[in-house]
Amino acid sequence: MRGTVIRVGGLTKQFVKDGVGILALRDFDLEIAQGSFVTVLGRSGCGKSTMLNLLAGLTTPTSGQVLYRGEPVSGPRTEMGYLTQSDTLMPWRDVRRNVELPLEIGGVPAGRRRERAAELIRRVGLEGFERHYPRELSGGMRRRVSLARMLAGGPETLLMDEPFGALDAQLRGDLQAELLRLWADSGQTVVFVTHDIEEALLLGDRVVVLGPIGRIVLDRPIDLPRPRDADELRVDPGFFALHRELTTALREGAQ
Ligand SMILES: Nc1ncnc2c1ncn2[C@@H]1O[C@H](COP(=O)(O)OP(=O)(O)OP(=O)(O)O)[C@@H](O)[C@H]1O
Repeated sequence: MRGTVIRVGGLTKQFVKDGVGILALRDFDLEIAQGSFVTVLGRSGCGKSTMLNLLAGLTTPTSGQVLYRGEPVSGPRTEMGYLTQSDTLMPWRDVRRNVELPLEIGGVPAGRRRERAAELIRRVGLEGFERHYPRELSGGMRRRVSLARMLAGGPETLLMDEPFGALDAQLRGDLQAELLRLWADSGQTVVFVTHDIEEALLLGDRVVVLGPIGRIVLDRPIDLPRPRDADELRVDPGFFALHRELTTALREGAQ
């Protein structure tokens, strides 16, 4: 049996804005098994990003705790890579040097760094843009640089917040396939937030559906065979049934 890598208990987060409390997450519990690919599905505003920020140690919970391999998370950890919704690329570094950043911090020698960055830049489809600065790229291209940069650090756990939401359908499909290829060989644990049912089913081996303030409406395995091909999946009766179940869960969860 696979061990638990992340354990969340009684997690609550309340923000205060102009003296008014905003409850973003209430009494949230979750366990993530090592090596699993968990997709978290929920409508806008239900607390998905807040939950990821708490897992990543970027926000402090109002109550409850996050354990990573049994240790309380009190700040960012190098074992966890986080692809946030907002752009965190360094504007003064070109694509290659942005991707190399985690390797530089890790003390990887220049030659090896360059090789690794070049491979990842190719994998995210940005070959030829190595010398471009973030301001010279489209929003979708910047997302892909951020993805490559996160992968460069080789974190054992990946937290991803709607990483492909802003991309066109073709590119999104290419990157989903690439992510699955990378994950399959890596043993990495992935927590992937999305509001797209099809994406949740294509990628995950477990889906957690959230309603308002992070209430878990459904938590079930996705027992579709791998490797998964998006075109084949769309005509699979198992996919159909799951799609319907998740649609219902999202609808009921919203009430
Ligand atoms: N820094 C903050 N200050 C005040 N309220 C916040 C803050 N961050 C989030 N919230 C509130 O918490 C709730 C949950 O927000 P969150 O960003 O976690 O949702 P989400 O499910 O990720 O949404 P989306 O899919 O649109 O990104 C919202 O009501 C939001 O307004």
